[in-house]
Amino acid sequence: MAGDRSVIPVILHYPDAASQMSDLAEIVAGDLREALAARGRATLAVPGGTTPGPFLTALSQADLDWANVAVMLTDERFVPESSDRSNTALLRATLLQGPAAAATLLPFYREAEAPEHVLDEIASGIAPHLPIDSCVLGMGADMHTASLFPGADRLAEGLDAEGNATVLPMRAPGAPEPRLTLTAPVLRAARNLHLLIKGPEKKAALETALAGDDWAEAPVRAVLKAPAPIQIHFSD
Ligand SMILES: O=C(O)[C@H](O)[C@@H](O)[C@H](O)[C@H](O)COP(=O)(O)O
Repeated sequence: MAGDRSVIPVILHYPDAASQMSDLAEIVAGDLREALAARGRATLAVPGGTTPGPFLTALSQADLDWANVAVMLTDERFVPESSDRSNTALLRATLLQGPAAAATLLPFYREAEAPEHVLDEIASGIAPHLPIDSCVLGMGADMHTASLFPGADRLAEGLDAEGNATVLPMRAPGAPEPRLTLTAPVLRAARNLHLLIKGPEKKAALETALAGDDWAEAPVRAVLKAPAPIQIHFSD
């Protein structure tokens, strides 16, 4: 996909992971305050995985009207909360603590045989809270973001800029279990977009992603040139 080359991402390089995580928490809290001031409510989307824990913990302490904030994941592994791979469990242990415990968590998992069986329920829970006011994304070294993986079975649908789906099931060679993911149009419509990455492998992946236009090869490209320019938060 080409056509939006003029949009320039903002790259913020932090001296260490501690300042990266705490500064991002302040920036995201600012996004949410702005939304609360403008509309009385705010929607936050955050990633799971191994990187965002300290950011989520820092954000949980922000002084804001959490009772009017809806929180969702950008994507979830299709596993129950008892699994150590559950992103929902990560959110409960990090973000949904202290002041932020007053926020409303929008479910991204329901017990069922397959994600297809609970898709409509999850999508209707999310719909009233779109667009997202502040969306933080992670990225894999394979240049996936959310669960938009290169080679995933429904990637074309997930990347379809004109598509109506907000959430889709996704199965991919790089993902050990089925996933549910927000789609590219939902991510791209976020009022504020952030990408949180650490380390040389992801730096190299980001450089590759920034150098090309094919979304299917590097799905993170769908958000690198979104209408609201993404902020990329990087530390070594
Ligand atoms: O559930 C997940 O795995 C994600 O939300 C995913 O998109 C993640 O952000 C990247 O895979 C980076 O993961 P790490 O932070 O573990 O490297």
